[in-house]
Amino acid sequence: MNCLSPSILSADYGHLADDIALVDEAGAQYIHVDVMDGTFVPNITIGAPVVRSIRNYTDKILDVHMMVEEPARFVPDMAEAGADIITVHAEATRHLDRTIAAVKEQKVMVGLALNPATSLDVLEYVLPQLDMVLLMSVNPGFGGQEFIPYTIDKLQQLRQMMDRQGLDIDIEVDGGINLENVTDVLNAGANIIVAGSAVYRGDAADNVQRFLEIMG
Ligand SMILES: O=C(CO)[C@@H](O)[C@H](O)COP(=O)(O)O
Ligand SMILES: [Fe+2]
Repeated sequence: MNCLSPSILSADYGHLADDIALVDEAGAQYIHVDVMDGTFVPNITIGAPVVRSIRNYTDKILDVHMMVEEPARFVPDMAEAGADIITVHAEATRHLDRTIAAVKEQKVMVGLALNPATSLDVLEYVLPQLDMVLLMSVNPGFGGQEFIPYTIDKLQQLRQMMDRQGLDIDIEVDGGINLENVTDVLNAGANIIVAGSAVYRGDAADNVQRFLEIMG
């Protein structure tokens, strides 16, 4: 199933509950929360206290993207705050297997994110343990950047890798996705689409409906 995960990075943090309600009521299945620590990425956003508050305003899947060094330190807190999926970056941890285990121990879904230039090779041994792979289609840290075109090849290669292993794991793509390029991203093998500026720039409810129409 194709799902839309609007990124609240592009929402108005001063009116977060309202901005989440807009996309929730318009039919988005997930809410994407970008957690940034100012070290792994050159930007700082929010952490577990805000996730805990958001949890009171939506029943949608809280899709937490941890752009944080050694994310295992924050996993229990984030799970307790109400995250449904916790996605960690392969580049941010020295002990990837241990970090994945730390997420699974919390009985939440586990995602593994790869930066644009990170090889799919890192997935070889851990793929069967994952609920989702997130391919970054921009360098993480900011909303509103241009989609990196080589992500399309990478997506196709990831789908082939899953087929070879007999796996059907969710593939999320994050960064620079809009109403014009979303079809290419879906055709290449993604089924969860993150969109921040393309949702919150203008009429968010209308933008969600347009995405959902295209995504089928
Ligand atoms: O993780 C990130 C950025 O690091 C994203 O989730 C952005 O929030 C996506 O924003 P757009 O590229 O869709 O504007
Ligand atoms: Fe993200």
